[in-house]
Amino acid sequence: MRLIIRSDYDEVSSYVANYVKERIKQFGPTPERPFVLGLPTGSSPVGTYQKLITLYREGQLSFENVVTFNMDEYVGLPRDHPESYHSFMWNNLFLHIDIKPENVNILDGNASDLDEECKRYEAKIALLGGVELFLSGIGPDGHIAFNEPGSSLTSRTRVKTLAYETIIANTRFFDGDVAKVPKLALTVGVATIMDAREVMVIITGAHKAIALGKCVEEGVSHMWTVSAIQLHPKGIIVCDDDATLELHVKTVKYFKSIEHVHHTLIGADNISLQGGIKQLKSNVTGEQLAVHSPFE
Ligand SMILES: N[C@@H]1[C@@H](O)[C@H](O)[C@@H](COP(=O)(O)O)O[C@@H]1O
Repeated sequence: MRLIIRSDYDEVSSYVANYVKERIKQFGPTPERPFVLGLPTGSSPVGTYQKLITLYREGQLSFENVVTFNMDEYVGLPRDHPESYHSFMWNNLFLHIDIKPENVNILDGNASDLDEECKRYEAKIALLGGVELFLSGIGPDGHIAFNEPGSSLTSRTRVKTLAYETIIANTRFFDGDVAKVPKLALTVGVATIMDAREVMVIITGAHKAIALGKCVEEGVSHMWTVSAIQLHPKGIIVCDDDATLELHVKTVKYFKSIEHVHHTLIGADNISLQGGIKQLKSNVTGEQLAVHSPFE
């Protein structure tokens, strides 16, 4: 697993947006072979979405052959409610890029048969060959999508009862009135996310520091469902300095040093070379590095 640490939310957003851009460009999507992208809602990805919109407007990125699957949706909230995840995604991203509406997939929290809707969603992901890159945020209790503490790490898309803490946290979007907050949601499972060929989790802010610590320094646990990323062959967490508050100093230095070495090897930036790294550089070809990232 890689841990990328940036100084603040803005830098995290830039990193993630550029990463998404590079992955889509490397993939070279076509109508027959689209890039399948998993997407989250919440405040964590908003900056990333703004930067993706900028990249699109600058002509650096097209979503024409990108198919998206969102992580979750409230049950029973009208689709056009300002707080539905459907509204969130259209207002914050889809309305501002060249994605085809038929390529947007968001769970229908008003489906007459919710279990069937969840099965249909899983089947459609499979039909498209699986998700290439799943972006995610987390809740302060380490939940990923709406996989609250105690969720099975082998879970698939299903109906979930929201944890009381999540309901309270969401009152900020519903006039501070807990009665207005939906208590059920449809969500992709932990395993649905971990099936993606790559998973990138955005973790920012001091209120997520305990969850980041649990995820990076402790074992895989259903009580911190994001920790399942430890078992993923290509898992990347992108966090800001504030989120590292509960990490050991040596953990932060360790991950920063790995990134430093990697950047030096691939010549990705101008970080000054140390003797040992120079030596290493001379022994490794660019091709080897491209295939064997030291982070994985
Ligand atoms: N279902 C969403 C999650 O997918 C999201 O990660 C979380 C954190 O939101 P924020 O990024 O606003 O902290 O909120 C909700 O619970």
